[in-house]
Amino acid sequence: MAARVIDGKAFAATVRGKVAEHVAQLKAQGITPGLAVVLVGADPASEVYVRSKGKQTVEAGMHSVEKRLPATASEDEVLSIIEALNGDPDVHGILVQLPLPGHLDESRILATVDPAKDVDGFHISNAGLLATGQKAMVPCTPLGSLMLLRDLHGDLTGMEAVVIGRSNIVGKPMAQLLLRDNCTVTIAHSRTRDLPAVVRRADIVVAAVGRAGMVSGDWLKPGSTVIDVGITRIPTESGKDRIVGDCDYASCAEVAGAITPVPGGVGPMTIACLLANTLTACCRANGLPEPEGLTA
Ligand SMILES: Nc1nc(=O)c2c([nH]1)NC[C@@H]1CN(c3ccc(C(=O)N[C@@H](CCC(=O)O)C(=O)O)cc3)C=[N+]21
Repeated sequence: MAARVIDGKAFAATVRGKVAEHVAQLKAQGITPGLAVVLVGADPASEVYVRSKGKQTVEAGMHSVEKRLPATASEDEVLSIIEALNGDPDVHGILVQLPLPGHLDESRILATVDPAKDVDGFHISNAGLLATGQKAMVPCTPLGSLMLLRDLHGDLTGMEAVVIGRSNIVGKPMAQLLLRDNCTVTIAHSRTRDLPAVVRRADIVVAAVGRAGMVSGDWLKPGSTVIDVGITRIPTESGKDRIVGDCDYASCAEVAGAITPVPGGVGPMTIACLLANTLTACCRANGLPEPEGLTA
């Protein structure tokens, strides 16, 4: 039987609608949530994301700030921009677009973002808060993936989840969130022995390795739910890139019970959750109750 296709694009639009409603209420009280995006260099893919982030921020009624620096910017220049944003009361969320040019120390830069404004959830104090079950800013891609899973399954208690990939921005926080929702969690990675056998145990598979089409349908337990976080750009003859996920969609969709497509799955949820996190940060900064259903 063919898998149900999880419509992340539609779900993301619903999330953005909820965010916009909350923002309208805040604005009636004289509070406008603000998001600042820092972009160093001119990576074409980053340009695309930053543009759509800015557009969706404004559409949600929020204040949008873009700070662009040349690829040659020094670490001190980047740090002083972040420090200025930390001190700006109109900015509730700060995102430093990754990847950064190689000469910059990514961990030092991410550590400079005020944890309360860290809407990416990349600061070590947010990672630590999440890992210890406390109130954190949660990375957007895992948060969006969790929202899709909760929408599909309701309670995730007792489910076997296999996260493929151990990055700090997706794999590890995803595993923490699934654990918090009472899944039995395995983190698999490039050194995992017999990966297909590990994946075959899973009720939930989250593929976040960045290897196009790696997960094939015969790795899956029939009826399982597949969340495909991968985005690999493949050049086509027309000159326009095509994006593909970490799962071989055709074969996975024959075996899975539900699957996120690429594009139109996790990607749009990532940006929707960035807006949700900015709203959450703004509510916390103003001592207001947090928006329901938009946090982990
Ligand atoms: N500090 C930081 N935070 C990020 O969250 C961050 C980042 N850096 N660097 C780059 C990655 C990538 N990323 C995506 C966001 C949306 C889509 C998205 O909306 N994708 C659409 C299609 C886009 C297309 O067609 O190119 C989709 O999957 O349907 C994809 C990828 C956020 N990132």
